[in-house]
Amino acid sequence: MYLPLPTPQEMAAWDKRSMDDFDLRPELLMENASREAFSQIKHRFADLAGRSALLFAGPGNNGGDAFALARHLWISGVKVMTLHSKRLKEYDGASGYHLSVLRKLEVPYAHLSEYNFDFIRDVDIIVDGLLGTGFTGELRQDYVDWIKSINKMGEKAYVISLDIPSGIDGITGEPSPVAVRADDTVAFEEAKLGLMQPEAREYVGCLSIKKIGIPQSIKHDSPPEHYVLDVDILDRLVIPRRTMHKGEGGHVLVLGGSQALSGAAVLTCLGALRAGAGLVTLACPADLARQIRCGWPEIMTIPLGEGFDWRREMFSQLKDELPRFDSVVVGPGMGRDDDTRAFFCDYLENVHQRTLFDADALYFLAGDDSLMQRISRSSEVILTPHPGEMARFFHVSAAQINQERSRFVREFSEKYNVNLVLKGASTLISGVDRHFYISPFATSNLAVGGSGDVLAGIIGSLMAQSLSTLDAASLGVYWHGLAGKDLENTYPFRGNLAREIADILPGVLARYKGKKVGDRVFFFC
Ligand SMILES: NC(=O)C1=CN([C@@H]2O[C@H](COP(=O)(O)OP(=O)(O)OC[C@H]3O[C@@H](n4cnc5c(N)ncnc54)[C@H](O)[C@@H]3O)[C@@H](O)[C@H]2O)[C@@H](O)CC1
Ligand SMILES: [K+]
Repeated sequence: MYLPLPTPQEMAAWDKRSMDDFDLRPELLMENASREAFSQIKHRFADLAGRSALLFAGPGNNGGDAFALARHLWISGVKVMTLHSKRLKEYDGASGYHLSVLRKLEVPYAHLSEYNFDFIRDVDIIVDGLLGTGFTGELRQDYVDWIKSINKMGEKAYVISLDIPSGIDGITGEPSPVAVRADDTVAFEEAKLGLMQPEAREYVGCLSIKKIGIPQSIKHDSPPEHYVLDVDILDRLVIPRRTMHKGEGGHVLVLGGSQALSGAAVLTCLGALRAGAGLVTLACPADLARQIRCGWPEIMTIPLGEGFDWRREMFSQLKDELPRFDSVVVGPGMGRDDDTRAFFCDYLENVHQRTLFDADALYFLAGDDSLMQRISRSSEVILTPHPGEMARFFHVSAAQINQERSRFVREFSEKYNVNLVLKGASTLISGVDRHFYISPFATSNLAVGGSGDVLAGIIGSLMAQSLSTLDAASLGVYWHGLAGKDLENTYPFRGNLAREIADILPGVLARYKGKKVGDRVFFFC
């Protein structure tokens, strides 16, 4: 459901406890790590004998992983050259141990700073063991040069990064300032947080997570703060009983739409219907409701008052009806004028406990902290801002939000303690359980007007189907991401409509639910 995403510090603490409490020696963990990387290479190259490999070994344990891997490749008949970043006698501990075995085997090696890459003609395999989770700050210039050489040679060769592409920050995922562009990254024990950040995407290649023997109890006792959503989250949806009636599918109320933006509310309704809600009702100003009813027979409507505009008094028409709905989505395309705001304020006085706030509802909430106080600490409500909407809560720009997504989400959670979905590539969810969940999907096919409205409908639908709000958000974000990824196959240059995201949801679920992805986090590599 959720795979752990430790920070480098959390991972180092697990490593240390493995040693202190279980006497698991680093040499052994390093051996396991290198075997896993070796099996990934074997997976890529059917016949290794006679191939050539260039291994970059940095000064720490990541370099030690490369030394151990060099041995496995050498024994398999690969022509190996191991390049080390510091003097041989400076290697100690587990790295020193694996280096000493290499030297006894007489595997060729050279100091990186003395090696002339101009002599390299064709190399099949490049191993990036320069820097792992011990990397901090900005790269030293010599590392920048080595990484650039790897990337140049990598245009023709296969590049595998050990644990994390060198140069990627283990928390933010940013290159600092450059990073290795890998075809494969093998993360040891668990993927590190930085690997799942959008900034790291174009460097990581195909990510696999390989266990190296850290005892489960250690991870259980000191769980990380961040997790990535996994495909088995789809198992939260069970095959419906043949004899079910539509009421069991849940009834979603959508409050949204305005003359200029009626499509947003319709897309939310479609998202809710395609995600399996038994009934979806749209409540909006009467003339708008009439228009929508003509085009969309599946959407039930409650025409409020008259005309096209929201008015405060319309709420009295709705108030007594609220309990018959299983969830409410408020905001898509609603508009932002004072009358609409007044309606929204009245809604907040009587808020349905399972409410999703999106779009213009977020605009109102961000502009008035007293409104936020009314829903603060409500464990079943959820807010789904995109970076621009989130920015209004903090009086910063969307770009600033994107630079420090985790920090802003954490601050928001600490202040209001409600469930939150910060949309964008690698959408971030924070739950009232104080954990953070990252979507593994980043796809341009979701970057289309109306995509967020569909997501609001999906999550609202799942909330109406009795999932906890946090599960509804996690499953909804995953399902929506998967649909976007699937559309990438059909429309690699984009051009899909938001309604197509909604339309393919049931088919995507049928195709991917229960699918085995092994140790790969990203489905599509
Ligand atoms: N028990 C363990 O700790 C295990 C660790 N493993 C590997 O070890 C790695 C972590 O090992 P380490 O903690 O030794 O760290 P690293 O191997 O990432 O390297 C740390 C070294 O990099 C240098 N460095 C840091 N920032 C730099 C910068 N900006 N520019 C240039 N040099 C810089 C430091 O001076 C230090 O010498 C993991 O990523 C993983 O690959 C695996 O072998 C499995 C077991
Ligand atoms: K590395």
